[in-house]
Amino acid sequence: MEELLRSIEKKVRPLIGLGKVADYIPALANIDPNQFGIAIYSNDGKLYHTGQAKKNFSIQSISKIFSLTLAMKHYGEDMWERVGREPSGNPFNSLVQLEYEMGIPRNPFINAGALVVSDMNHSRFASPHYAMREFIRRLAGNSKLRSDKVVSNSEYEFRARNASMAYLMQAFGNFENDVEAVLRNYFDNCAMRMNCIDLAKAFSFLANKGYSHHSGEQVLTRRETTQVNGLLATSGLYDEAGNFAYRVGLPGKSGVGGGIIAIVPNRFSICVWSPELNESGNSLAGIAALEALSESNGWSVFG
Ligand SMILES: NC(=O)CC[C@H](N)C(=O)O
Repeated sequence: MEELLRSIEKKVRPLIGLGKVADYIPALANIDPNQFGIAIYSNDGKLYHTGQAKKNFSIQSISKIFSLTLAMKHYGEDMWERVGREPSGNPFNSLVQLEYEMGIPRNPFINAGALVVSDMNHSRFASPHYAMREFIRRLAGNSKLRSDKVVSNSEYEFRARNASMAYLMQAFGNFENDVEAVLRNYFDNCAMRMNCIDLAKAFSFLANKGYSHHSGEQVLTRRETTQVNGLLATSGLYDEAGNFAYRVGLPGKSGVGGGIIAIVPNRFSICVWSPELNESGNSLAGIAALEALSESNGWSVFG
Protein backbone atom coordinates (compact mmCIF):
# COMPACT_ATOMS: atom_id res chain seq x y z
CA MET A 1 0.00 0.00 0.00
CA GLU A 2 2.77 2.48 0.86
CA GLU A 3 4.37 1.80 -2.50
CA LEU A 4 1.08 2.70 -4.17
CA LEU A 5 0.87 5.88 -2.08
CA ARG A 6 4.39 6.87 -3.09
CA SER A 7 3.60 6.35 -6.78
CA ILE A 8 0.42 8.41 -6.41
CA GLU A 9 2.38 11.21 -4.73
CA LYS A 10 4.82 11.20 -7.65
CA LYS A 11 1.95 11.34 -10.12
CA VAL A 12 0.05 14.23 -8.50
CA ARG A 13 2.88 16.47 -7.24
CA PRO A 14 3.25 18.06 -10.71
CA LEU A 15 -0.30 19.43 -10.29
CA ILE A 16 1.00 21.75 -7.59
CA GLY A 17 1.21 25.15 -9.25
CA LEU A 18 -2.10 24.77 -11.11
CA GLY A 19 -4.30 25.74 -8.14
CA LYS A 20 -4.39 28.57 -5.65
CA VAL A 21 -4.08 28.52 -1.86
CA ALA A 22 -6.97 30.01 0.13
CA ASP A 23 -6.41 33.75 0.29
CA TYR A 24 -9.49 35.12 2.07
CA ILE A 25 -7.43 35.56 5.23
CA PRO A 26 -3.71 36.40 5.46
CA ALA A 27 -3.09 33.57 7.96
CA LEU A 28 -3.94 30.96 5.31
CA ALA A 29 -2.59 32.84 2.27
CA ASN A 30 1.00 32.59 3.51
CA ILE A 31 1.22 28.79 3.42
CA ASP A 32 3.87 27.04 1.30
CA PRO A 33 1.83 25.53 -1.60
CA ASN A 34 4.42 22.87 -2.36
CA GLN A 35 3.20 20.29 0.17
CA PHE A 36 1.44 16.95 -0.08
CA GLY A 37 0.62 14.22 2.42
CA ILE A 38 -1.71 11.24 2.63
CA ALA A 39 -2.64 8.74 5.35
CA ILE A 40 -4.86 5.67 5.31
CA TYR A 41 -6.10 3.95 8.45
CA SER A 42 -7.64 0.49 8.19
CA ASN A 43 -10.41 -0.90 10.36
CA ASP A 44 -7.92 -3.38 11.80
CA GLY A 45 -5.69 -0.52 12.99
CA LYS A 46 -3.03 -0.46 10.27
CA LEU A 47 -1.68 2.90 9.24
CA TYR A 48 -0.15 3.72 5.86
CA HIS A 49 1.19 7.14 4.93
CA THR A 50 3.51 9.05 2.68
CA GLY A 51 4.67 12.63 2.05
CA GLN A 52 3.96 15.26 4.70
CA ALA A 53 1.38 13.16 6.55
CA LYS A 54 2.71 14.32 9.91
CA LYS A 55 2.58 18.02 9.15
CA ASN A 56 -0.23 19.94 10.84
CA PHE A 57 -2.60 22.08 8.79
CA SER A 58 -5.81 24.02 9.33
CA ILE A 59 -8.69 21.54 9.14
CA GLN A 60 -11.25 24.26 8.28
CA SER A 61 -14.51 22.76 6.98
CA ILE A 62 -13.49 19.21 7.83
CA SER A 63 -14.45 20.31 11.37
CA LYS A 64 -18.08 20.44 10.18
CA ILE A 65 -18.23 16.62 10.43
CA PHE A 66 -17.20 16.72 14.09
CA SER A 67 -19.86 19.38 14.79
CA LEU A 68 -22.54 17.41 12.96
CA THR A 69 -21.60 14.23 14.82
CA LEU A 70 -21.86 15.95 18.21
CA ALA A 71 -25.20 17.53 17.30
CA MET A 72 -26.62 14.20 16.04
CA LYS A 73 -25.68 12.54 19.31
CA HIS A 74 -27.58 15.19 21.26
CA TYR A 75 -30.50 16.15 19.02
CA GLY A 76 -31.21 13.02 16.95
CA GLU A 77 -33.85 13.48 14.26
CA ASP A 78 -35.04 16.82 15.69
CA MET A 79 -32.06 18.60 14.25
CA TRP A 80 -33.38 18.18 10.70
CA GLU A 81 -36.11 20.73 11.37
CA ARG A 82 -33.38 23.40 11.27
CA VAL A 83 -31.11 22.18 8.49
CA GLY A 84 -31.73 20.24 5.27
CA ARG A 85 -30.14 17.17 3.76
CA GLU A 86 -29.91 18.18 0.09
CA PRO A 87 -26.91 19.21 -1.98
CA SER A 88 -26.92 22.96 -2.59
CA GLY A 89 -25.21 23.11 -5.98
CA ASN A 90 -23.76 26.42 -4.80
CA PRO A 91 -20.40 27.48 -3.35
CA PHE A 92 -19.84 26.72 0.34
CA ASN A 93 -20.23 30.35 1.40
CA SER A 94 -23.21 31.24 -0.79
CA LEU A 95 -26.15 33.18 0.64
CA VAL A 96 -28.61 33.04 -2.24
CA GLN A 97 -30.77 30.05 -1.27
CA LEU A 98 -30.95 31.05 2.35
CA GLU A 99 -33.44 33.85 1.90
CA TYR A 100 -35.95 32.15 -0.36
CA GLU A 101 -35.70 28.94 1.65
CA MET A 102 -36.69 30.83 4.82
CA GLY A 103 -33.39 30.60 6.67
CA ILE A 104 -33.14 26.79 6.50
CA PRO A 105 -29.73 25.90 5.01
CA ARG A 106 -29.64 23.11 2.45
CA ASN A 107 -27.23 20.84 4.33
CA PRO A 108 -24.88 20.78 7.36
CA PHE A 109 -21.68 21.12 5.28
CA ILE A 110 -22.18 24.47 3.58
CA ASN A 111 -21.24 27.33 5.90
CA ALA A 112 -24.83 28.34 6.70
CA GLY A 113 -25.65 24.75 7.70
CA ALA A 114 -22.53 24.39 9.79
CA LEU A 115 -23.36 27.64 11.57
CA VAL A 116 -26.82 26.32 12.53
CA VAL A 117 -25.21 23.11 13.76
CA SER A 118 -22.71 25.18 15.78
CA ASP A 119 -25.66 27.10 17.22
CA MET A 120 -27.22 23.77 18.32
CA ASN A 121 -23.99 22.70 20.01
CA HIS A 122 -23.77 26.16 21.61
CA SER A 123 -27.12 25.55 23.30
CA ARG A 124 -25.92 22.22 24.67
CA PHE A 125 -22.41 22.87 25.98
CA ALA A 126 -21.17 25.42 28.51
CA SER A 127 -17.88 25.72 26.60
CA PRO A 128 -18.71 24.57 23.09
CA HIS A 129 -15.22 24.85 21.59
CA TYR A 130 -13.63 22.99 24.50
CA ALA A 131 -16.25 20.24 24.26
CA MET A 132 -15.42 19.98 20.58
CA ARG A 133 -11.67 20.01 21.16
CA GLU A 134 -11.92 17.22 23.73
CA PHE A 135 -14.11 15.20 21.37
CA ILE A 136 -11.61 15.63 18.51
CA ARG A 137 -8.63 14.78 20.73
CA ARG A 138 -10.35 11.58 21.86
CA LEU A 139 -11.29 10.52 18.33
CA ALA A 140 -7.79 11.21 16.98
CA GLY A 141 -6.07 9.70 20.03
CA ASN A 142 -3.95 12.84 20.31
CA SER A 143 -4.26 14.96 23.46
CA LYS A 144 -2.08 17.73 22.06
CA LEU A 145 -4.43 18.95 19.33
CA ARG A 146 -5.35 22.61 19.49
CA SER A 147 -6.81 25.51 17.58
CA ASP A 148 -4.67 28.18 15.95
CA LYS A 149 -5.68 31.52 17.49
CA VAL A 150 -4.04 33.57 14.73
CA VAL A 151 -6.20 31.81 12.11
CA SER A 152 -9.42 31.99 14.11
CA ASN A 153 -8.93 35.68 15.01
CA SER A 154 -8.25 36.44 11.37
CA GLU A 155 -11.42 34.56 10.33
CA TYR A 156 -13.34 36.57 12.89
CA GLU A 157 -11.93 39.82 11.58
CA PHE A 158 -13.04 38.89 8.04
CA ARG A 159 -16.34 37.38 9.14
CA ALA A 160 -18.74 39.57 7.12
CA ARG A 161 -20.10 36.79 4.90
CA ASN A 162 -20.47 34.17 7.62
CA ALA A 163 -21.94 36.78 9.96
CA SER A 164 -24.46 37.77 7.27
CA MET A 165 -25.68 34.18 7.00
CA ALA A 166 -26.00 33.79 10.73
CA TYR A 167 -27.92 37.07 11.17
CA LEU A 168 -30.21 36.20 8.27
CA MET A 169 -31.00 32.88 9.93
CA GLN A 170 -31.58 34.71 13.20
CA ALA A 171 -34.08 36.98 11.38
CA PHE A 172 -35.93 33.83 10.27
CA GLY A 173 -35.96 32.50 13.84
CA ASN A 174 -33.42 29.77 13.07
CA PHE A 175 -30.71 30.84 15.51
CA GLU A 176 -30.85 30.56 19.30
CA ASN A 177 -27.62 32.05 20.61
CA ASP A 178 -25.59 35.22 20.33
CA VAL A 179 -24.37 35.25 16.73
CA GLU A 180 -20.92 36.66 17.54
CA ALA A 181 -20.28 34.02 20.20
CA VAL A 182 -21.31 31.19 17.85
CA LEU A 183 -19.08 32.60 15.10
CA ARG A 184 -16.12 32.63 17.50
CA ASN A 185 -16.67 28.96 18.31
CA TYR A 186 -17.21 28.03 14.68
CA PHE A 187 -13.91 29.70 13.72
CA ASP A 188 -12.08 28.08 16.65
CA ASN A 189 -13.29 24.69 15.40
CA CYS A 190 -12.27 25.45 11.79
CA ALA A 191 -8.83 26.58 13.01
CA MET A 192 -7.99 23.25 14.68
CA ARG A 193 -4.58 22.08 13.49
CA MET A 194 -4.24 18.39 12.69
CA ASN A 195 -2.24 16.22 10.33
CA CYS A 196 -3.34 13.51 7.87
CA ILE A 197 -2.69 10.74 10.39
CA ASP A 198 -4.75 12.48 13.11
CA LEU A 199 -7.64 12.97 10.70
CA ALA A 200 -7.57 9.47 9.20
CA LYS A 201 -7.71 8.07 12.75
CA ALA A 202 -10.34 10.54 13.93
CA PHE A 203 -12.77 9.54 11.19
CA SER A 204 -12.20 5.80 11.44
CA PHE A 205 -15.60 5.51 13.15
CA LEU A 206 -17.24 6.45 9.83
CA ALA A 207 -15.54 3.46 8.17
CA ASN A 208 -16.32 1.18 11.09
CA LYS A 209 -20.09 1.27 11.70
CA GLY A 210 -19.74 4.14 14.17
CA TYR A 211 -17.12 2.50 16.40
CA SER A 212 -13.74 4.08 17.05
CA HIS A 213 -11.42 1.30 18.19
CA HIS A 214 -8.53 3.35 19.55
CA SER A 215 -10.87 5.47 21.70
CA GLY A 216 -13.06 2.43 22.47
CA GLU A 217 -16.14 4.51 21.80
CA GLN A 218 -19.33 3.86 19.84
CA VAL A 219 -19.42 7.41 18.43
CA LEU A 220 -22.58 7.02 16.35
CA THR A 221 -24.98 4.13 15.81
CA ARG A 222 -24.52 2.02 12.72
CA ARG A 223 -27.56 3.68 11.15
CA GLU A 224 -26.36 7.21 11.95
CA THR A 225 -22.99 6.34 10.42
CA THR A 226 -24.56 5.38 7.11
CA GLN A 227 -26.58 8.61 7.25
CA VAL A 228 -23.49 10.79 7.77
CA ASN A 229 -21.68 8.97 4.95
CA GLY A 230 -24.71 9.53 2.70
CA LEU A 231 -24.63 13.26 3.44
CA LEU A 232 -20.87 13.39 2.85
CA ALA A 233 -21.30 11.68 -0.52
CA THR A 234 -24.01 14.11 -1.62
CA SER A 235 -22.78 17.40 -0.05
CA GLY A 236 -19.28 17.01 1.37
CA LEU A 237 -17.61 18.71 -1.59
CA TYR A 238 -20.22 21.46 -2.04
CA ASP A 239 -20.89 22.31 -5.69
CA GLU A 240 -18.28 19.74 -6.69
CA ALA A 241 -19.98 16.80 -4.97
CA GLY A 242 -21.09 15.35 -8.32
CA ASN A 243 -17.60 15.60 -9.80
CA PHE A 244 -16.14 13.99 -6.67
CA ALA A 245 -18.66 11.12 -6.91
CA TYR A 246 -17.73 10.71 -10.58
CA ARG A 247 -13.97 10.80 -10.05
CA VAL A 248 -13.51 9.27 -6.60
CA GLY A 249 -16.82 7.65 -5.62
CA LEU A 250 -16.39 7.88 -1.85
CA PRO A 251 -18.07 9.87 0.93
CA GLY A 252 -15.71 12.79 1.53
CA LYS A 253 -15.26 16.21 3.07
CA SER A 254 -12.91 18.99 2.10
CA GLY A 255 -11.63 22.12 3.81
CA VAL A 256 -10.03 25.28 2.44
CA GLY A 257 -6.82 24.41 4.31
CA GLY A 258 -6.36 21.82 1.53
CA GLY A 259 -7.34 18.71 3.48
CA ILE A 260 -9.86 16.14 2.26
CA ILE A 261 -11.06 13.12 4.21
CA ALA A 262 -12.65 10.15 2.44
CA ILE A 263 -14.29 7.00 3.75
CA VAL A 264 -14.19 3.51 2.26
CA PRO A 265 -17.17 2.12 4.20
CA ASN A 266 -16.34 -0.90 6.37
CA ARG A 267 -12.66 -0.73 5.43
CA PHE A 268 -10.60 2.48 5.54
CA SER A 269 -10.56 6.14 6.47
CA ILE A 270 -8.29 8.36 4.41
CA CYS A 271 -6.94 11.89 4.68
CA VAL A 272 -5.06 13.68 1.93
CA TRP A 273 -3.64 17.20 2.12
CA SER A 274 -2.20 19.64 -0.38
CA PRO A 275 -2.92 23.35 0.12
CA GLU A 276 -3.65 24.51 -3.42
CA LEU A 277 -7.36 24.61 -4.22
CA ASN A 278 -9.44 24.46 -7.39
CA GLU A 279 -12.29 26.91 -8.15
CA SER A 280 -14.69 25.13 -5.81
CA GLY A 281 -12.31 25.50 -2.88
CA ASN A 282 -11.23 21.84 -2.82
CA SER A 283 -7.63 20.57 -2.89
CA LEU A 284 -6.62 20.09 -6.50
CA ALA A 285 -3.84 17.54 -5.98
CA GLY A 286 -5.88 16.00 -3.15
CA ILE A 287 -8.79 15.09 -5.43
CA ALA A 288 -6.40 13.73 -8.07
CA ALA A 289 -4.69 11.55 -5.42
CA LEU A 290 -7.99 10.20 -4.15
CA GLU A 291 -9.12 9.49 -7.70
CA ALA A 292 -5.95 7.48 -8.42
CA LEU A 293 -6.22 5.64 -5.09
CA SER A 294 -9.88 4.77 -5.51
CA GLU A 295 -9.37 3.67 -9.09
CA SER A 296 -6.32 1.50 -8.35
CA ASN A 297 -8.14 -0.31 -5.54
CA GLY A 298 -11.64 -0.39 -7.03
CA TRP A 299 -12.93 1.48 -3.95
CA SER A 300 -15.76 3.52 -5.48
CA VAL A 301 -18.94 2.81 -3.52
CA PHE A 302 -20.83 2.93 -6.82
CA GLY A 303 -19.78 -0.57 -7.87
N1 LIG B 1 -14.75 25.50 3.03
C1 LIG B 1 -14.16 25.85 4.15
O1 LIG B 1 -13.22 25.20 4.60
C2 LIG B 1 -14.64 27.15 4.74
C3 LIG B 1 -14.30 27.31 6.18
C4 LIG B 1 -13.98 28.74 6.52
N2 LIG B 1 -13.57 28.81 7.90
C5 LIG B 1 -15.16 29.64 6.30
O2 LIG B 1 -16.00 29.69 7.15
O3 LIG B 1 -15.24 30.34 5.28
